Amino acid sequence: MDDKIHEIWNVRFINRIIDSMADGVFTMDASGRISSWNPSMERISGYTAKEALGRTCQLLQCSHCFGKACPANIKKCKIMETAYPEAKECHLRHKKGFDVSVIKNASVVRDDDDNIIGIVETVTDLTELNQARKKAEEAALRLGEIHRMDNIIGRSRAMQQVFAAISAAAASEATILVQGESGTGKELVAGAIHFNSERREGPLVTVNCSALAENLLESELFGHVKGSFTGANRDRMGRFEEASGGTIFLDEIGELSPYIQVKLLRVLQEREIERVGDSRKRKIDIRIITATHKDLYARVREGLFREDLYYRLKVFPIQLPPLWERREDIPFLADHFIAGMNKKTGKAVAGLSKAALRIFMDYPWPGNVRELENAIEHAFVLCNRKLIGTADLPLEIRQPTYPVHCNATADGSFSPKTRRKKLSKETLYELLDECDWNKAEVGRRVGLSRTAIWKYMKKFDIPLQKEG
Ligand SMILES: Nc1ncnc2c1ncn2[C@@H]1O[C@H](COP(=O)(O)OP(=O)(O)OP(=O)(O)O)[C@@H](O)[C@H]1O
Repeated sequence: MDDKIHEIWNVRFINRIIDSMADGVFTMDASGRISSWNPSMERISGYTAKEALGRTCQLLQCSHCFGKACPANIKKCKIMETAYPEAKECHLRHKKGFDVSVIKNASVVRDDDDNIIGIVETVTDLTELNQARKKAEEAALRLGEIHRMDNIIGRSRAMQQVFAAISAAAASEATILVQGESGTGKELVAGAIHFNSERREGPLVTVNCSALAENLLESELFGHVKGSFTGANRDRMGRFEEASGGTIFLDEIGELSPYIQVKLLRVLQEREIERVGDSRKRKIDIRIITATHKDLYARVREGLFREDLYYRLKVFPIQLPPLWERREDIPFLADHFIAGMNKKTGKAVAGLSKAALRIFMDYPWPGNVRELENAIEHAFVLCNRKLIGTADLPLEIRQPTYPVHCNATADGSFSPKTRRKKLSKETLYELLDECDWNKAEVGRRVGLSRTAIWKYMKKFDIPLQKEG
């Protein structure tokens, strides 16, 4: 290819590159007149190339420029005095009159004799970035809102003790171990401690220790250096480092392998970590909150969890009671979730019907508060009256056979086992009223046959037809 053709190719390539750039690019000649204007400049400013060419960059009415003000005469622009590209964050005025947040980058182009022959400016649109920043700020605010103490519902004595423990934990830097069955609110409590502590401005990083295999969890927590294992293509910061200045919440801590238990023990003792494949020690400033639905001490006794780690973790233990042990909280929790769902769906459900509330009070809630929250969500889909009725509730809640709690099982977990629950006379009366005394319908709602309902009615001396 001779030089001429080569030059043409270069120009074409350069033009194509400039035209396809996401950033705006424009050039000005030595007199400050716009001489080129790429498609992204059209998008960012609203001015077409035809409208911009030949004008000065005052067209953009930037909020602040490279000098204090944008001089009409380009020769007086401060950019002429700078030897290197200059970048500034500012607003430009879109053709339609609104401000666009941008980063402007400008540099002077000189010929071989050092005479200025023009200026190149690039303009990066910050709108999307700002929107993402705003969303992240809003999400952080929402997270803080969810974890406000008054969003944790509980009037029972047991929950009052939990609130006192959260306040004390938030005022300290102690390592916290939150224990309780699944769905009792362990993550909620961890968040409340963080957002009420001195570290609230810092990050809250959550890691579920049961979700990853040992080697992946190690790299997730501690990070790694490039080449430390197949697929480690670059250095990566771990979650401990990410939580610096804030709190790390390690959920399902009972699932940790012996190897990671040793590594965690070292973090607790030395407050420093080493990335996988690196021998450099890095100091970390973090607060550690852990949680488990297992009976951790049972796991220690079985030799599955290190005793020294157990004692380091439970410096400040918080035990969350299962819902069936604090039934008095059920109506308040139901009201709380109904209010939340009303807001979310625009419905105006006033509460639970008497019969539905009775079922709520009788049911043992093996899935605890999460199950109650799901039951309300389920009911909202079906409910088209003022009160949530029994028919709106999930089948397993209105069925008389359901799981009931017992204490820790052989594998050290608090898990439910099954027992049959009998229908009470009062519940049966309310159900009959709700179903216009249609026994088949009552049976369907509680998962029993019509004959079984008849038998119950006979046993309770309930007449077969509504009296009066
Ligand atoms: N006391 C409470 N007041 C209001 N909402 C609660 C309460 N306890 C739990 N919740 C809600 O119940 C759901 C489950 O809570 P969370 O995830 O904190 O439970 P968990 O104990 O961490 O469960 P798991 O062990 O399964 O991870 C969440 O939506 C949470 O907001």
